[in-house]
Amino acid sequence: MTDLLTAEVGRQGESVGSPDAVSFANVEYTWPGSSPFTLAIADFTLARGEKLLLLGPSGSGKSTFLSLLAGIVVPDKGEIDVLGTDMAQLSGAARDRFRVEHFGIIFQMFNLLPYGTQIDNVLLPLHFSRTRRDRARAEGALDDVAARLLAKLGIDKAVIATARTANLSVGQQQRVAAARALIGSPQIIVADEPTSALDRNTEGAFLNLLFAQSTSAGASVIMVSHDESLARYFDRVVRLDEIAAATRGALS
Ligand SMILES: Nc1ncnc2c1ncn2[C@@H]1O[C@H](COP(=O)(O)OP(=O)(O)OP(=O)(O)O)[C@@H](O)[C@H]1O
Repeated sequence: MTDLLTAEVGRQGESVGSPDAVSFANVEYTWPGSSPFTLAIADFTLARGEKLLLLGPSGSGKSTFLSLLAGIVVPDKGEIDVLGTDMAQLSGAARDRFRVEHFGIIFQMFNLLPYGTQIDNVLLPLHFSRTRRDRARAEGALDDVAARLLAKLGIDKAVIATARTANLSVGQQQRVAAARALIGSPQIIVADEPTSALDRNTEGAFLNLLFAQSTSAGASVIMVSHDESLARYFDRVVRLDEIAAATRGALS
């Protein structure tokens, strides 16, 4: 129901009508090289507002899948539709703009700026996306919005005010990375094994905080992992080998 409502109301800069945030149709992509790796996905959808866990063993193509979904690479065949836009129709520069407008990405290694403050790190996407900057500004002064988001994700106010990003624990870095993905309410949150360095309790607490924020923003979340025990936190679990064929070797 929430998905349908979100689809009908829509948001600034976004096509309305489809209940899906992302759809793949007959997609095929090959990494070039002496031992080319090909990922073929006949059919995949991510609904608006859905929290989806994509499972697969190491080397099965999970990061390749996310690179396709976020338009970092474009398919050799087939179509990827994101929020009503055919990604292959955009130029490389337009895809980069589209990504920062509509995606919040939490990388496996977090990719934080060590010499920036936590607030600097959280505000980074707003330098590249006017839509997200305007949405964040609607909630107050940007530094305050970033600090509130960090606090909601479980970083102590004293730590926000004083600790250098380079000195944060892994769990704290993960929360800064999540706040950076969520600020300005992008429609799709992508996370590439962001909990792999955490213990079980911290992992569950982090996912609950992340989902509280993504749900209140109406965002879809897709997270890739090889850890099946995370399934209970998600609306749906998809195994990559059930939706994709991965092959290695010379192209036909
Ligand atoms: N940037 C790249 N350039 C060339 N080939 C690549 C690149 N990234 C991935 N590949 C190829 O795709 C295969 C699948 O890698 P991918 O990172 O998508 O798997 P994964 O399931 O995310 O693995 P892991 O869980 O270990 O991160 C690799 O074995 C490699 O052959």
